[in-house]
Amino acid sequence: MNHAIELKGVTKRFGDFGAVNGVDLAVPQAQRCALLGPNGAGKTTLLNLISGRLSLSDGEIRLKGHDVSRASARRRAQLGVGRSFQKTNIFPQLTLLENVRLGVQNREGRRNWNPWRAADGDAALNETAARWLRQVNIRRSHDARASALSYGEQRQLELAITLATEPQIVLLDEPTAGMSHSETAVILELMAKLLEGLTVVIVEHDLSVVDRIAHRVVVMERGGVICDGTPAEVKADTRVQSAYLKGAHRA
Ligand SMILES: Nc1ncnc2c1ncn2[C@@H]1O[C@H](COP(=O)(O)OP(=O)(O)OP(=O)(O)O)[C@@H](O)[C@H]1O
Repeated sequence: MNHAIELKGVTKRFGDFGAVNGVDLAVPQAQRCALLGPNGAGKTTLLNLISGRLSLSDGEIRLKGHDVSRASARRRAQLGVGRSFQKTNIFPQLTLLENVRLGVQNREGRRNWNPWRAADGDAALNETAARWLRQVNIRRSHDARASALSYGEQRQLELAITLATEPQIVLLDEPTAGMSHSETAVILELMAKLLEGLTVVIVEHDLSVVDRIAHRVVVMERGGVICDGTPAEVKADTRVQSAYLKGAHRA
């Protein structure tokens, strides 16, 4: 069986320092997998290796059965990888619609969009972008600048941009970081609905988010995997309790 994501001996060294050390991980299609672990465990580095933002020092990465170990981030996006970042990654000076259009255009580019249909394409592009804005429930004029949004709304916008690329594999880096309790509740409901059926790897410190979103939890420490199981199994694991849960905090 081809897994959506398959990592074998995945290793990233920065100089002499091993940030990720020989990680093996297979994520079946449509599974939502949370990466947990203390600061510096290697979670973001692992996401960057999967997306192609960082190159491997050693090991192999397959996406939907394709060996992408040395493939560019662009090639991986073509295979359906979409990602969001730890720090909000929107264009503050552009309108909400323009921001999401970038995601839609990215998807169209992958599908060999025909520039000769640009006029029609433009209206369709706007309609698709507007649909994604409605999906993430941002109750603002689509012509408002992104900079006018609250922090929570900016993260909703970022989710819309990511999902507008229609990814099959979604990599999310702390989507609720810095959010208030009520903002977290909003994005959580959205994610539970919009990530249905997609393969997801999500770095998340907040256990309530993990419980709501993840089928599976992989705990990392010092670049390696120390526990892998359902959220209940992982919470009951004594190694996880001493390595992580005692010191767990929001980044
Ligand atoms: N470009 C880099 N150059 C050198 N060291 C790096 C680089 N990127 C990450 N590291 C180091 O690799 C280790 C893992 O970092 P990473 O950001 O992946 O951890 P993390 O588990 O995501 O932590 P956090 O929860 O704080 O985001 C850290 O010690 C970090 O300082």
